[in-house]
Amino acid sequence: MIRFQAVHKSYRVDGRDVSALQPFDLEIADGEVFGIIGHSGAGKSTLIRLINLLERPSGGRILVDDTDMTALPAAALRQQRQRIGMIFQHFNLLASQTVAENVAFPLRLAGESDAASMRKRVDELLARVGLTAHADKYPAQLSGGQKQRVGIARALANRPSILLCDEATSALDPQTTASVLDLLAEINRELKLTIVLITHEMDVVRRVCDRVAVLDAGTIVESGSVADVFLHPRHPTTRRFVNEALPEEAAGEQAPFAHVPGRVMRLSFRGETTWTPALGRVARETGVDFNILAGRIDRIKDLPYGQLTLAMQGARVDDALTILRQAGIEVEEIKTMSPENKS
Ligand SMILES: Nc1ncnc2c1ncn2[C@@H]1O[C@H](COP(=O)(O)OP(=O)(O)OP(=O)(O)O)[C@@H](O)[C@H]1O
Repeated sequence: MIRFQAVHKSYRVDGRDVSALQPFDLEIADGEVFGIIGHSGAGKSTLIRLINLLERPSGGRILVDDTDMTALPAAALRQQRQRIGMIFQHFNLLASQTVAENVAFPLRLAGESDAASMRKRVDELLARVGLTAHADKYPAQLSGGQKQRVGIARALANRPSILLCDEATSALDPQTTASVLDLLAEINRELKLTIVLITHEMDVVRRVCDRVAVLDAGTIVESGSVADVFLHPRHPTTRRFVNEALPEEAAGEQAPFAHVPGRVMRLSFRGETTWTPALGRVARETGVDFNILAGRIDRIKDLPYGQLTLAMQGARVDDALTILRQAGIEVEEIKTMSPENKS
C-alpha cells in the first residue's frame, strides 16, 4: 500500500516557493494499476517521483507498506528504493552497454557479483519482455518499443513490488503503445506488482488502469475506479480527457442534438449488461421509439462496456427509463449544449 498523507510540494524558484502540488491524501492498494492523468505542468512527474523520494515533499508523509519514506536515513532509503522499479518516457538506457548489460546494471548495484546467477536472471528478464534474441545489441540498434522493454526488464531486475511508469508510452506510436501496455498488464497480473503510471492520455488509463486520479494544476480534482470516472466524468478537465479518448461521433456532447426531437439520453452498459437485448424489449413493452444518435462498445481494462446516445419519444419514456435502470443500465439525460457553451 502506498499512502500519501497531507502531502504537498513546492519548488524554490528565484527565491520564491512555487506550489507544484496542493496538499492531498491518496491511497494506492497493493496489486492495482493506478493511473495519474493530467495536462503538462499539472504535477504528475512530481507526484510519481515523491513515491521513491526522487523528489522530497515540502510537507506530509509518504508511506510505502507502512514505512515512512520521508523518515528513512540514506542507507535504508537506498534499500527501500530497490523495491520500487521505474521506467521513463525516454527509456534512460546506457548507450554504451548492451541490452543484457543494461538489464544487469541494477543487479550489480544491488551487490550481485556471481556471473552465472546474474546471467540466469538477465535471461529470465529478457524472456519475460520478449527480447531474448536482442541480448547482445546496443540500444541504438533497437526500436522505441524494444528500448522500453529493456527499461521494463531493468526495472524488474531486483524483484520490486512497485513499478513506477513516467509517461512510459508517450514516445511510442499507437501500436507499440498497445503492446507495451499489454506487457505492463501481464506483469501486473502475473507478478502481482503494484503499478503507478502517469500519462496525459485517457486511452492509456482505459486500457490498463484499475483506478485513476485526475490532476489539474497541482490538485487532484477527481479520482475513482476507471469505469466510474470514464463513464461518468464530473470535473470539466476529466470530461475533456474522456472526450479526447472517444471518436467524435461517440462523444455524445459534441454532437449537435439541439434539433433532435424527443429526450436525448445516454445509456451506459457495463459488464454483462453490455450484451443484454434490453432496448428491444423496452420498446415492445412501452411503445417508446428510439433514435440512435451515437454509440460505441469497447473495454475498460477487462470490463466490456457500451455507451449509446438515444433520442426517445413516446408517452411512456419515464417507464422505459425505469425498466432500463432495473436492468442495470445507467441512464443520464444529456443537457444539449449550445456551441458557445462547449468546453
Ligand atoms: N525542479 C523544478 N524546479 C522548479 N519547478 C519545477 C521543477 N519541477 C517541476 N516544476 C514545476 O512544477 C509544476 C509541475 O511540474 P511536473 O513536471 O510535475 O508536471 P507534469 O504534469 O509532469 O508535466 P509534464 O507532463 O510536462 O512533464 C510545473 O509548474 C513545473 O514547472
